[in-house]
Amino acid sequence: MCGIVGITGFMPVNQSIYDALTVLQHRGQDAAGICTIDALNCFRLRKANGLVNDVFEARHMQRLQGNMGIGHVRYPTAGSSSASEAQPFYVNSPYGITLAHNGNLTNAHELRKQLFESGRRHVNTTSDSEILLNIFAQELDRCPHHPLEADDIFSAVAAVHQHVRGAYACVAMIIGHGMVAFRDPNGIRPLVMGKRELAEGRTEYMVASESVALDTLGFEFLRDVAPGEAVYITVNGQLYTRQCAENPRNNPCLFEYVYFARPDSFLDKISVYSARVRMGTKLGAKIAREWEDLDIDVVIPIPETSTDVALEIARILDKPYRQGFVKNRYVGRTFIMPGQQLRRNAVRRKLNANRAEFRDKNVLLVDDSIVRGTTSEQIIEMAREAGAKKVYLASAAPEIRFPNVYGIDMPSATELIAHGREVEEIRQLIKADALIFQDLDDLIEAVREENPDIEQFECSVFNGIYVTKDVDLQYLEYLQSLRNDDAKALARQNEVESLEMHNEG
Ligand SMILES: O=P(O)(O)OC[C@H]1O[C@H](OP(=O)(O)OP(=O)(O)O)[C@H](O)[C@@H]1O
Ligand SMILES: NC(=O)CC[C@H](N)C(=O)O
Ligand SMILES: [Mg+2]
Repeated sequence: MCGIVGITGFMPVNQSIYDALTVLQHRGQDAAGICTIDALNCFRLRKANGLVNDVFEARHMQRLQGNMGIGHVRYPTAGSSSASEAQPFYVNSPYGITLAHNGNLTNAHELRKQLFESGRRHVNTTSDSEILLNIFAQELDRCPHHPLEADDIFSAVAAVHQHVRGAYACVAMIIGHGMVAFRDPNGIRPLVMGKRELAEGRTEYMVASESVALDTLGFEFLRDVAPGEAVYITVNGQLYTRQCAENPRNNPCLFEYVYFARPDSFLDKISVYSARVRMGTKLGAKIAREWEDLDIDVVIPIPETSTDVALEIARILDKPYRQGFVKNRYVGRTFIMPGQQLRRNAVRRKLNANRAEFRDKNVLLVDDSIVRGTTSEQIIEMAREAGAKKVYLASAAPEIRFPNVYGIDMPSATELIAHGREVEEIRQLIKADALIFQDLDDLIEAVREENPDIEQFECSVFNGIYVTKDVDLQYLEYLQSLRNDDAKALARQNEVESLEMHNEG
C-alpha cells in the first residue's frame, strides 16, 4: 500500500520524517527511504530494504540535513522488491526532482515506451513510480522559462493526469522551488495535509498518506488533498493549491477502511475506527437475523485489525468478547509480506491461542477480511487444537474475488480463496463450522455514513468494477503472468544479480 510523507519547515525535518514513517509502517514493511534538501541545495538520500528502524542508523540521520524532505515506506506492487526500487526516486533534470508514490499505474508499460521513444528518457528499474517521476519531469521540462511559477507546476500535474492511468498519491521536491503533492483524479489512494504555526507568523506544512502522521508530529489537520488536486509549497513556505484534473471524482479505495489504514486515521472525512465499528454493527445484525440458530458462547477477534469490528459484533449479539489470541508484538502484518510461504509461517509466529477461551466453547472468530485464506485456515485449526467445540468465522468484508491493480498486491485472481467459489466451498476449505461474510452494500453504507458525498468507492476486489475503466481481461492476464507468487519468487532469486543504483550508504 505504501506510506508517503512530506514536510516543508524552518527546522531540520529528518527526525520528523522518520517519526512519521514509523506511524505509517503498517502501510509498507519492505523498504523505507528519506530524501531531504540541504543548505547547499543538494538532495540527501537514504533508502534501503527493511523496516524504518533498520534502514536509518544515526549516521544516516546526521546526513539527512535540511528543512524540507519526503519519505516513503514500501509495499511493492509493481516492479521488483530490489533495494534499487525503494523510494524516493530521483531524476536530475529539470532542476533535480525526487518523488515518492503510493499506488499503482495501469499503463506503466505504454508510458515507459513513450518516455523512451518520444521523451528520450531511460528508466533503469522496473518500478512504475520511477516512470511516474519521469512523466512529471518531462512535463515540467516543457516549461520555457526559469524559475518555474506555481502555474507551470500545476500545468505539469494537469498533463500527468492526462497521460497517467491508475492510482497515485505522490509527494515530490524540486530543487530551487519547493514541494509538490498530488492525488490521482479518482482519489483512489489517500492523501491529507496539515500545518504547524511557528512564531513570527511562519507556517510549516506536511502531507501524508494518513492523518495519524499529522497527529503524531503535532501538525493540525487541514484537509484531504482532493482527487486531482495539486499542492505546491515553495522553499519560502508559500502555499498554492489547484484542481488540476478535468473530471475529478471521489472514488477512494474501500479496502483502506477495511484493512489498510490505522483506525485512528481520518481519510476523506471518515474516521477509520468509526467505519470499522459500523461494519461490526451491520455484520452483527446480519448474524442475528440470518444465523439465529448459531449457539455462540464467545466472540473472539483475529488480531489486530479486526478487534474494533469484533467488539461491536459481541455487543450487538450480547455475547462476551474475549481476547482468545495473543499477538506477538514483534511480528508485523502478514498479508503484506512477500511470498506465500513467508505469510504462512508468520501466522503461527504471530498469533497463539489462549486455551482458556476456547476449551469446550462454540466460538465466533471475527476477521476484517479473508484474502488468500492463509490466516483463517490456520486460526481455525488453532482454535480447534485449543479445545473449541464449534468454530464459526465472520468477515467484515465480503468475498474478495477479483484482483487489485491500484496498489494492493492481489494481482492474481487464482490466489484469492473466494475466486470462483461459493461461500459453502470456502467454508469447507478453511474447515469452519459456519462462515458469514458482510454484504457489499452494508460495507459501503458503513463506510459512507460519515461522508455521503462519496458516490462510488473503488471496490473492484469485491465487484470487479475498475473505476479507471482501462482494466480489461487482457490487462489482468498480463498482470497475473508478471506478478503471481511464483513469478515474484523467481524474480527475487535473480535480484542479487541486479545492479543497485541507489545510495546504499
Ligand atoms: O486471508 P489472508 O490472505 O490471510 O489475509 C487476510 C488477513 O491478513 C490481514 O492481517 P495481517 O496479519 O496482515 O494484519 P493485522 O495484524 O493488521 O490484522 C487481515 O487483517 C486478515 O487477518
Ligand atoms: N503499494 C504501493 O503504493 C507501491 C508503490 C509502487 N507501485 C511500488 O511498487 O513501489
Ligand atoms: Mg489480520
